[in-house]
Amino acid sequence: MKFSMADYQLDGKVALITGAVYGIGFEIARGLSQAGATIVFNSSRQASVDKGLSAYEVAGVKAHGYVFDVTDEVAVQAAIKQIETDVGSIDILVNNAGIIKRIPMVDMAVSDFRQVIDVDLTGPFIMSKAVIPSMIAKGGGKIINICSMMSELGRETVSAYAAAKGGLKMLTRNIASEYGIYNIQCNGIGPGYVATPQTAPLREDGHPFNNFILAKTPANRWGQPCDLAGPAVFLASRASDFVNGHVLYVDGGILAYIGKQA
Ligand SMILES: NC(=O)c1ccc[n+]([C@@H]2O[C@H](COP(=O)([O-])OP(=O)(O)OC[C@H]3O[C@@H](n4cnc5c(N)ncnc54)[C@H](O)[C@@H]3O)[C@@H](O)[C@H]2O)c1
Ligand SMILES: O=C(O)[C@H](O)[C@@H](O)[C@H](O)[C@H](O)CO
Repeated sequence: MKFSMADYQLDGKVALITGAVYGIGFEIARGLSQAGATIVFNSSRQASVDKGLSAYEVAGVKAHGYVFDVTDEVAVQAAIKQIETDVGSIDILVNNAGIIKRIPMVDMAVSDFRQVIDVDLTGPFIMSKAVIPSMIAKGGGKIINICSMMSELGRETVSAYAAAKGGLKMLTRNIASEYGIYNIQCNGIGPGYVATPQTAPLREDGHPFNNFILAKTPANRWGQPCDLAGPAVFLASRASDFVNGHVLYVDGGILAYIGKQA
């Protein structure tokens, strides 16, 4: 076996990226598409799937959109069957759909905590469970879980999100451990602080968090959604066939940096 640049190509592969209507998921989908993959995405509402379909059309990407909620196992199983019939069985799953609730832990309702765990951790479990059997049947597959700085670090107000994303890192390692034997690679991408609607409240003009994050990031900038595309193509491709159970942090250096004295 010899390395070839063709190992990065995804021609003939079907990639499902959850929640990829905009933001990180959309740019990952665009990257996978440029590498040759056929793009499938979902959202929980028809209006947002329609919005995604228009955005892909404008971007020149042919994409197939489906309405289902990643937390609803019955709906997920039905949608995966439908996608297999319409487009083909899934070679690459990117568990991107996620939510955050920034609430001090002692003020957080258990129902809010559970909702974040449900979408950010149980959702990837349900999705992965739905695609792994066909990946085994066809001899392999790639699962990429979108983790977070909060897979490693905590901060005030994000207890549920940190618990979910820390759990997602371990789900990643467990899928790698349990299904690596079937040539399934499951890895994570841990984005740093990226300019998307999810972080819009933190980037408002004059928000102290904005300067805090710039100072914490050796690259001295917010990440852009397209910063995640190259790493996703790598982890979706044959070039990463011996990389399994890893979380690739794409954070401008945050996790490497102790910080500067004031
Ligand atoms: N923006 C950041 O700085 C950052 C950093 C690290 C990790 N992340 C993670 O990256 C992923 C994408 O983040 P983003 O910033 O682009 O987020 P976003 O909020 O901009 O987009 C998330 C997407 O998930 C969809 N979604 C939410 N719940 C869903 C459900 N139950 N079923 C189906 N779809 C659902 C939303 O409709 C939306 O399209 C998330 O998992 C997020 O936690 C984001
Ligand atoms: O409130 C927060 O601290 C942020 O929203 C983070 O959680 C990021 O979105 C991201 O996940 C970091 O990697």
